[in-house]
Amino acid sequence: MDFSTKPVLQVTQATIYQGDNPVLTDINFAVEQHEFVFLIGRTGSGKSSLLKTLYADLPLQSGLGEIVGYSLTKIKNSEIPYLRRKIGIIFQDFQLFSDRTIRENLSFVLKATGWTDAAKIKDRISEVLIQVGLTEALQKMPHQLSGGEQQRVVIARALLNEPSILLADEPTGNLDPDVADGIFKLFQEINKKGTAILMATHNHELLRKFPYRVLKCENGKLLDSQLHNVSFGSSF
Ligand SMILES: Nc1ncnc2c1ncn2[C@@H]1O[C@H](COP(=O)(O)OP(=O)(O)OP(=O)(O)O)[C@@H](O)[C@H]1O
Repeated sequence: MDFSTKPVLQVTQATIYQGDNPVLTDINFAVEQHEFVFLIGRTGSGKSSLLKTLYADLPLQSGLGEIVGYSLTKIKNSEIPYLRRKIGIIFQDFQLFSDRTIRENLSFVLKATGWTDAAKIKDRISEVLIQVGLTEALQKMPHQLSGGEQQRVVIARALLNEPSILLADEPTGNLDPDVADGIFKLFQEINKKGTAILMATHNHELLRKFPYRVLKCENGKLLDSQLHNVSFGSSF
């Protein structure tokens, strides 16, 4: 993990596009290694488009962006898998392989990202399952786990390669409030250990309870609670 003082993510005068359509224009922000940042905005305001640009699923066509040491304007297609090893990506839909055990789901990712030593693979899988509190899940199939447990496996999978930042798109969206609370606490623990977190959410409760920095997509701009008075009333 990188504990240097350089921001883990820096975006300068960037415009985020979906095809030819600008979704967010002239956005500027940086995220430091220790930070936990909420990303909010009404449906269709550009949260997912911004996150997709940050993990190079959408090209950065205008402005500058640097994340975990990679330039989003200069990155080559062949480098994108390496970028994604240093970023943990978590979506609302769990996207585990339904026909493989939890161990197989996790070892698949490690092998696909260059791990070859069977003992090290076994150890790393144990470590991440301990971290998310799911040691007993190793041999289970995804359908044998609850929604909250499956989301914990997804978080474990995102942690496998010790990312510098987690990008999470509505990670608690499909979960009961109690279960969502547990998942949120897990994100806080991960953050306390030194991983930056940028989390898109519609969850008002979280925003009220936890006074983390907020980035808000609004009218094609990105407002930053460090610089602006950002409202998160009932209509975001
Ligand atoms: N694959 C796509 N192709 C073209 N336009 C898209 C695509 N995905 C999203 N858009 C458009 O880009 C804009 C921003 O959408 P985006 O999904 O980033 O919003 P969001 O804030 O994440 O919304 P939500 O809260 O509903 O997830 C919307 O106008 C949307 O219609």
